[in-house]
Amino acid sequence: MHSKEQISHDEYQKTSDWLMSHTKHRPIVAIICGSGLGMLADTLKCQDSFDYSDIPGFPQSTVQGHAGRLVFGELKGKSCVCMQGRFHMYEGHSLLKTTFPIRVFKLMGVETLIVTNAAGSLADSLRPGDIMIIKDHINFPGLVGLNPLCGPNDEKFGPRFPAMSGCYDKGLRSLVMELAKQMGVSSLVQEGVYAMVGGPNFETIAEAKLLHRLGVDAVGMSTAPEVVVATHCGLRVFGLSLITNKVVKSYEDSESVNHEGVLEVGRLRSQTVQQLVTELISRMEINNNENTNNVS
Ligand SMILES: O=P(O)(O)O[C@H]1O[C@H](CO)[C@@H](O)[C@H]1O
Ligand SMILES: Nc1nc2[nH]cnc2c(=O)[nH]1
Repeated sequence: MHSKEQISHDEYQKTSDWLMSHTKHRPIVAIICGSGLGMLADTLKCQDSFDYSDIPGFPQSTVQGHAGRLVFGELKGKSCVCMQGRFHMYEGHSLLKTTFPIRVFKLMGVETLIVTNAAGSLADSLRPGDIMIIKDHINFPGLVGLNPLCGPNDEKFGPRFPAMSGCYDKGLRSLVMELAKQMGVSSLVQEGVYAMVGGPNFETIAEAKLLHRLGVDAVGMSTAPEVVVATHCGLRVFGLSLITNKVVKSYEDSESVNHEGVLEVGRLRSQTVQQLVTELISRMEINNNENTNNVS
């Protein structure tokens, strides 16, 4: 990212302070809903919700299937905040704006980030409707310098050169595998590698073949920048992709993907994704049960 844009620590703090003064909740878990997965917020009890347009400093959602609302609430005794709608680079947001909420969450006292997305599968073993636990990612925009951490480093958030080798928490990944077994849905769930591409167009066949050869299991247009920023500031991360379509890899194949189809699979699998995320939040250990951030 070669833009001169910077967001000061104060700006993140102002948004965090505004939110903390408008809700009684003190979230320790943040959830980002992928395309068509906005219903993840429905399970939160005692909700306080805010349209992004009312939150100082927040960008706006422009994509169908991303409502643009921040919902606070309780889930299984844990205080959570849920983004019903994320920001994508292809919408024209800078990567700093795309990832703005993550640092706000950190300042609010969040410890764990759960990212979800809709993705196309490259792996033959992943069918539409399957759930892929993200074990690692390839951040294609990041590899060529489109990285939200480019620019001056704010040491208050994290180091100049953060490690990314363990960015998807191993303990949470095994916990969700175990939960999937207990829920009787383990045939739908497997681990894999997610790749972020810039979008907004879906892949050409040559691009799909390339991604497949590189070992990518599922591809989408989000998530990696959020995870990079979350890892930089010390959040624990769990990620899952709902496989909404197969990426066409053959010139003989006449199928093609569209966003409505992506949203439809989200609706069909919403309950299973919701149950897995609810159980994960219920069962995950947390470091600091007492989020004592003061209301300012
Ligand atoms: O990654 P999420 O936001 O779930 O959305 C995915 O679905 C959209 C394409 O249908 C793209 O935005 C892609 O990234
Ligand atoms: N790039 C990309 N993003 C997606 N999001 C949902 N499906 C897809 C896909 O096939 N490709």
